[in-house]
Amino acid sequence: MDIVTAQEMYDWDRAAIEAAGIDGKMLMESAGRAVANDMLQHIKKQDKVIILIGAGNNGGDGFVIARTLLNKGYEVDTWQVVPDEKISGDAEAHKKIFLSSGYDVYPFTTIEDLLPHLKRADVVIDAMLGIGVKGRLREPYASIIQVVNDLHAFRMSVDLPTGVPAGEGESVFDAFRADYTTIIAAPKLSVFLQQSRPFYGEWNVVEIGLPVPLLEKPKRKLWGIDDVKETFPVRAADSHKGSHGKGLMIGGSAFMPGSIVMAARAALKSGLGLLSVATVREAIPAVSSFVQEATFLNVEEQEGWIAGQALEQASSYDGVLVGMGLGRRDGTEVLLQSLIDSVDGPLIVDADGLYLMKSLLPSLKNRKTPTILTPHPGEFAHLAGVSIEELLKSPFSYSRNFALEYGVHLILKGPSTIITSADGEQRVDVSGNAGLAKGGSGDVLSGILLGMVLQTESLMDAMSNSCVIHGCTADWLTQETHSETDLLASDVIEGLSRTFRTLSSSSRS
Ligand SMILES: NC(=O)C1=CN([C@@H]2O[C@H](COP(=O)(O)OP(=O)(O)OC[C@H]3O[C@@H](n4cnc5c(N)ncnc54)[C@H](OP(=O)(O)O)[C@@H]3O)[C@@H](O)[C@H]2O)[C@@H](O)CC1
Ligand SMILES: Nc1ncnc2c1ncn2[C@@H]1O[C@H](COP(=O)(O)OP(=O)(O)O)[C@@H](O)[C@H]1O
Ligand SMILES: [K+]
Repeated sequence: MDIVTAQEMYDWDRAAIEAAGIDGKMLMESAGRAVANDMLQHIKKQDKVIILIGAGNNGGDGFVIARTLLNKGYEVDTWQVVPDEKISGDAEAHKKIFLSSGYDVYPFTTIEDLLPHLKRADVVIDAMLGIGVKGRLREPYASIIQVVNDLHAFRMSVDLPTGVPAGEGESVFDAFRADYTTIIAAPKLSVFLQQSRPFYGEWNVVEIGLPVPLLEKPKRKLWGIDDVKETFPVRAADSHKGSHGKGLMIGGSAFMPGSIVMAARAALKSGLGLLSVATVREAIPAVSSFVQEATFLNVEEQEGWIAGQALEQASSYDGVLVGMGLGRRDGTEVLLQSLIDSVDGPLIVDADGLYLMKSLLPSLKNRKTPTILTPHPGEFAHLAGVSIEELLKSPFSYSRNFALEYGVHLILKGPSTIITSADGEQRVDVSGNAGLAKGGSGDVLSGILLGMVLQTESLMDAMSNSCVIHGCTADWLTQETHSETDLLASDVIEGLSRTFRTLSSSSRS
């Protein structure tokens, strides 16, 4: 499913009207009806519904929604929160149809006048402003929102909660706090941003009859388990271990052997054919007792940490993952630089490897094979030289600019994980839950990633599938056997069995 900016949505609107000849009023009719039918799943026949109508086309949708609900026998009061002269174009046409159908509109006068009505409502539908909002809310929207957000009524928004910007970059705004939002045609960027996500509540996207072949596709989409099912590699019956990738993992230390254990087990559970683990001698017995299937390379150490010499053998593997438990000692950059220069398959850099990568970024531009960086926001802010707050305001832009500048593939992790390819294409994964907000989750993800990257033809599919497999496994576990409190990263590794069983039974053959 595509993810759009406000401008891209307006371009789609124009394609529908100008290129396909769909009348604007017709589009508004089908949008309003689709939204009303979707919202009905949350409205009971005996509910008292208030719908708030604003000045633009979002308000126009509101007139269609109100008429649809009233025609079906629901009890709906329709309040227009702006003066008549503000209602124009298609919205005005639908207001006329609404009135001519025998329904009434209440004019907003003061907040004191509206308040008693709001207090009696079971459901409040916000059709005030949508993608056309600019800057901080003016009156009367600001006061209405302040009052409505304190009510006990169930709050629903049309397309986006009034006041929430459709795009990135703004972190300070007042907005309608919806329990549920019915999104028109495609989710907007703000659905996935830390500052705006909570205002949407639960959400769903409805189709409104746009002319699909004429719509310019944005280079940005939502990726979910159904996409994974369609792109998951088939394990050929006549394959051998070499067909499924020969991977090397470098990390761990006397103090952090667990991180490499988790990454290694996750990679093997993800179908990797052969795995070698390079770590300090002291950690090998502990790690190997948990990972019997791997072979081991002993690397030079200094006081229990990987010392950082170049690792000649790295070039003989199909792909290399480095970083978990590596430590942040001066000198370890030498190891990273040697990997950048010599690994001729994909090089995945995670955790401490990312911290050390900062001074080496320019040399990534010379790599002939893919580099994949998997930072959480703290690590990415460090790499990009911005504050975490600034980064989280505009994570799509920062990711894209960084990926293009250094020619790297980027997985920016979080509740909405943004995956960006070196040519700027983006995918978003929203699977997973707060049970993953624990040390070790990232190690499991990077293990899955090494496994998938070495077995999947398309690197973008491998990256996005890994994130969804990781998140969906956590979701299934917390729905069926665990809680978000007790879920451990190692439980997620065990849970992969269930996920992969589902995927291999549905994969193409
Ligand atoms: N494919 C599509 O595109 C389709 C779109 N559709 C629907 O249309 C919606 C977009 O409609 P839209 O463009 O009319 O914008 P919308 O959000 O209703 O508001 C514009 C009004 O807001 C006002 N205003 C702005 N900022 C403000 C502020 N801070 N404080 C106060 N007022 C402020 C602004 O006033 P102005 O600044 O111009 O005086 C103007 O009057 C979209 O979300 C979807 O629901 C569907 O019907 C069909 C297909
Ligand atoms: N609240 C959350 N909802 C969904 N996924 C989450 C949440 N918190 C963390 N995750 C996921 O868990 C992983 C955490 O990675 P990271 O921060 O590197 O952890 P660590 O380094 O501690 O192992 C990422 O895949 C991230 O997307
Ligand atoms: K709205």
